[in-house]
Amino acid sequence: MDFEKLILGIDIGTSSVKVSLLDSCTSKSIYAKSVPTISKINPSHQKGDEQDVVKILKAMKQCIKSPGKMMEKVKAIGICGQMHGIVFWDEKFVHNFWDSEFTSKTDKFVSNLYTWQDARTDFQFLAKLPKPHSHLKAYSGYGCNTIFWLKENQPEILSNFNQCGTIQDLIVSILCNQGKSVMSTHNAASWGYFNVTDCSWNIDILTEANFPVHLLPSVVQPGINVGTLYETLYNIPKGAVVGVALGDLQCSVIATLTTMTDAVINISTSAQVAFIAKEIETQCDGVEYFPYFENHFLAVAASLNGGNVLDSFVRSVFSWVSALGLTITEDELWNRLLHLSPEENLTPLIVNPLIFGERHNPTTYGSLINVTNNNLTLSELFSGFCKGIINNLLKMMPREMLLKAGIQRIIGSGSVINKNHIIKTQIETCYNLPLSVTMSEDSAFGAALALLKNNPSLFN
Ligand SMILES: Nc1ncnc2c1ncn2[C@@H]1O[C@H](COP(=O)(O)OP(=O)(O)O)[C@@H](O)[C@H]1O
Ligand SMILES: O=C(CO)[C@@H](O)[C@H](O)[C@H](O)[C@H](O)COP(=O)(O)O
Repeated sequence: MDFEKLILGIDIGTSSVKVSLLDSCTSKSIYAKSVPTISKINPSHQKGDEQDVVKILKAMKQCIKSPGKMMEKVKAIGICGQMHGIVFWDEKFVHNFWDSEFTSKTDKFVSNLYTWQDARTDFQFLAKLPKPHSHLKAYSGYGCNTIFWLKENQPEILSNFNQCGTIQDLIVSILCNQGKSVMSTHNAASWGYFNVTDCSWNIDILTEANFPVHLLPSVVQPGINVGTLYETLYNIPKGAVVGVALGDLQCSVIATLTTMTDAVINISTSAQVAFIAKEIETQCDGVEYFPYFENHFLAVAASLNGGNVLDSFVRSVFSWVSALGLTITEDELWNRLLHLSPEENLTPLIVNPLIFGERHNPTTYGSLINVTNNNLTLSELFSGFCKGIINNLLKMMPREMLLKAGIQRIIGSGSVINKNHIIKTQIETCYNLPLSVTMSEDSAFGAALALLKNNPSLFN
């Protein structure tokens, strides 16, 4: 089939990069690909969580290389990715991307990515920080808090670089060969100390606390285009329009939601349940209102415990198997766990899977309840972790809250729901609402769709 005008959507996830190609005539996805980043590195702090930026960029290159000649039809690029995290760079890093391949010299011009899972700003540290002037609190793993910590503990990171942003903001800068960082309200709100109502950083509060405000990116509304592709890249023509980077959460919702009476549960490395709200309601623990599109908000319960919990469980089993002198590949192990017999339905075993704590309750971790002499089986443990992830989401955003907001259906998105039947069934059981499951590259598709919706004239 011959396509006239395509939009490339890119999602920089915590575990993988995904791309989607959207046909602007039909608004349908015609191509999708996902490449694992394998970018986790030993953090400089024991509670830290850092990723190698060059590895993420290499995974992205691999993803956008794969469609080949089809990319010649790309007119615009929409980008989204993991929120809250922060990376620092020097403008030379952006220009170097176009001049040469990555070298050890390139590495000096970019920091690691301090991700949303970074917990170095613990309870005691956060207690010392000023209160933000915003309806949103600032938690551990949020960009501004990470800057506060670095200023006190590793000030050289702040003096070595002159720009910062989320990883998706860096990618926009690179594609446009534009040194200065520009950010959308989606990502600014995810850093803390940002007032969504007047679209500004809490400059006074931050200055008073000796925060390096000169580093803060300028902020624009989602849907604004920040530049064009600097050079032809893997068949994508030079001059393709590049939109400001968006949050992966908002993109997973725009990709899948068809009416205001739908809610979305997205589970990939993390897990969230969200619905669109016209205004900010009184907030309860665990539910926050993040900016969406067109002055709307997303009411969201974002859990730090999603697919990462299952990943940790699989890694533990993998290490037990190796310790016993046996061998199995990780893929085979996943496959076996997902196909274990479901006799565990009547088990009294309850798994509380909060191994990463929660933002609203950071010092409480996971536990097992009702362990008996015959229920510590692999099947019961694995399905217990799966079910526990959904039970936790239900606690954070109860069914009654969805019903009160007029929600009639749940859309399930993210690779974990797609692959995991135990999780699918548990969503249906817990929320007792119809569940419709979509493709897993939905955030990448959403980034492309948002660009199409905001720029109809580009595609006439
Ligand atoms: N072989 C596998 N089979 C099923 N699920 C897997 C497998 N490998 C990883 N996963 C799950 O997928 C999650 C990562 O999903 P992914 O869509 O790549 O994340 P992200 O969007 O955050 O980058 C992991 O945390 C893990 O729970
Ligand atoms: O933490 C929140 C919102 O507060 C998440 O919803 C947000 O989407 C973050 O980007 C995710 O935690 C990372 O996304 P993913 O890699 O798990 O897909």
